[in-house]
Amino acid sequence: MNAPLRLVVAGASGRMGRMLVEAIAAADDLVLAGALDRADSPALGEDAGAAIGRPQGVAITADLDAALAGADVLIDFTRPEGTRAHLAACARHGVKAVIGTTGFSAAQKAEIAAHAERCATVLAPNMSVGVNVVLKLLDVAARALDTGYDIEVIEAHHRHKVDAPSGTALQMGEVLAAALGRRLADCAVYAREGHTGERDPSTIGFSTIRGGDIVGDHTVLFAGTGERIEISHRSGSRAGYAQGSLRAARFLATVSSGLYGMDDVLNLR
Ligand SMILES: NC(=O)C1=CN([C@@H]2O[C@H](COP(=O)(O)OP(=O)(O)OC[C@H]3O[C@@H](n4cnc5c(N)ncnc54)[C@H](OP(=O)(O)O)[C@@H]3O)[C@@H](O)[C@H]2O)C=CC1
Ligand SMILES: O=C(O)C1=N[C@H](C(=O)O)C[C@H](O)C1
Repeated sequence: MNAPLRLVVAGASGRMGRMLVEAIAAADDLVLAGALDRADSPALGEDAGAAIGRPQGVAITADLDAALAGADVLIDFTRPEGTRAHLAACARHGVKAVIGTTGFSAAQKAEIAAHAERCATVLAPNMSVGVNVVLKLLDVAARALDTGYDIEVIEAHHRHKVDAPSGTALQMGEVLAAALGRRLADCAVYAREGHTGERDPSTIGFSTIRGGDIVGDHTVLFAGTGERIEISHRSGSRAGYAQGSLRAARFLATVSSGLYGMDDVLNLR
């Protein structure tokens, strides 16, 4: 049997971090080698499993070099500025990375791509199998409904989410625009207010809802004349994101460099 993959979770006390610590503890082929949080986090020094009632013998730290020494893969669910610092440390230690964080600028995405040329990285705004299958369905639907259908992406998330539209909604927009031979930057409409004029049929609209504890809902509406098609995904828990992240970490064990998406991990290309 191979030695277990040594994983470090960044953002260990966050919503996704806690879910990942739990999922790693339940997997025979993985071990939690480190748990990172911000230098001012009240969770520093606590056992990474304390919040889920399953101590792991790994204390949460802000010391990137200590946490990453000897690790195989970092799993990052933090904020873009945190991810940048974590990747710099990954480069020093030759540690591969699974990045679930969203809200990157185009320049930050380019930095991640450059990093991945040396150190294999999976970057995906949504790790769930279901959403990644939906992305394939959207490609098929957009090609078939390329005229006469107005396309709107509607997403809903919990009140704590800080970026909008969600990374998933933006990736859906990219898939739809590519299928239609458009550039999302040229055709996206992110807000409407006041006298907007009639809808331009070449646009892709986005609507964002924030409230309560909604884990993550995404719907793409193709509105035609006399009919509407809706393709929806709803997450009822964060477990699917965690399991997808672990699949991405196992995938990284098979490659040495390059930037990958969940379509590579799930063999959906
Ligand atoms: N790809 C996917 O499948 C999914 C992606 N996400 C994305 O993952 C990210 C995290 O989501 P979620 O777990 O809900 O968020 P939380 O706010 O619950 O957790 C974020 C964690 O990262 C820490 N953190 C924040 N800023 C930094 C920083 N600059 N450096 C280091 N650590 C930092 C936080 O610490 P503190 O609390 O002290 O600020 C916290 O521990 C978001 O971008 C979200 O959109 C979420 C779910 C699924
Ligand atoms: O912040 C979240 O919670 C989520 N973020 C990701 C996104 O921005 O798409 C994935 C999922 O929808 C949950």
